[in-house]
Amino acid sequence: MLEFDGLYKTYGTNRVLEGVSFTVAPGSMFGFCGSNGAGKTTTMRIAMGLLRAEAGEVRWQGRSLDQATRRRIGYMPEERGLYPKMKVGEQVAYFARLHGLDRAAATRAAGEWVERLGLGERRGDQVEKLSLGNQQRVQLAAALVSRPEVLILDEPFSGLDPIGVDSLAEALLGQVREGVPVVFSSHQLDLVERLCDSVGILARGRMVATGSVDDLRRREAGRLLRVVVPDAAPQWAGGLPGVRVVSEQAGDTLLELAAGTDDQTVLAAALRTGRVTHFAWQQPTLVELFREAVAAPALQEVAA
Ligand SMILES: Nc1ncnc2c1ncn2[C@@H]1O[C@H](COP(=O)(O)OP(=O)(O)OP(=O)(O)O)[C@@H](O)[C@H]1O
Repeated sequence: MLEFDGLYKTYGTNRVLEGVSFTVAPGSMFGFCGSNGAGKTTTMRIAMGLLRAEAGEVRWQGRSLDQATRRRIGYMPEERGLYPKMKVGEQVAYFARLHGLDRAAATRAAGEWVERLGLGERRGDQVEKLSLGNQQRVQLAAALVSRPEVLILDEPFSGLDPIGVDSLAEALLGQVREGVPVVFSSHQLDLVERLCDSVGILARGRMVATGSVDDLRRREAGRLLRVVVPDAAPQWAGGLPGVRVVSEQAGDTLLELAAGTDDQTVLAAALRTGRVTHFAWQQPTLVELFREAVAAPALQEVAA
């Protein structure tokens, strides 16, 4: 297990992390979400020993991370750390050597990852000549080339075109299949929803929601009801007790029901206003869950 356990971090008077805890199982992908400035980069930097937490620790296989263990972690920093004048192949091989591979193994592994990430034709080009998205791929190759035991990636998908997203996703899923725990931060919640076994949402210095997307959905299940009554009178649901109108457009209404509100009462009211063509619970998207979790003051923990 990769365990982030009770991390606290303050910058001056700004309390950024107030007991951040989550775990990532081997062979699983964890999507680390949170608003701008929530503290995701800070958390990852603490894991990599680039920042010191005031309290808490990060463990891999039960042991607190030290510099030797960190050499076995593939890390993609937010600020990207490439040498602009180096050639792509050399750059990736350089990172492999930093992680302890000998020259021949480093060259071989670099060639393989450059190819797998679609950079084969750019192998001999200087890094600075590459587009931002391609530099991102080089950075990822640098994180993967030493066959890391753990991957910690800070916004690896930002700036990639759809082909780049697919090749990165495929590479990460390949790592997961080999048993590597992968943590990545992202604002692209559709990707997180598609790729991750579990997600964590960071807000107000804590993880306000953790679990699989399905777990999080189940928490919210039975709350959002979509009712379509094409000829409905405007605001037909407005006065119903325990019902909040989330949106209403041309007879297509999204309602949030308070706990204990009977959906059949809502159905009866809908039938009174016209012919009901759709009446179903709505599955919240990760974006909706995110909005809810970031807005809600209460701590919402779901077992992973
Ligand atoms: N070196 C620093 N000195 C002072 N404050 C900092 C420093 N680094 C980060 N912060 C503050 O810590 C908070 C968390 O920043 P962090 O970069 O960890 O957030 P993030 O979740 O990664 O954000 P984003 O999604 O925008 O990348 C922010 O309020 C930021 O301004």
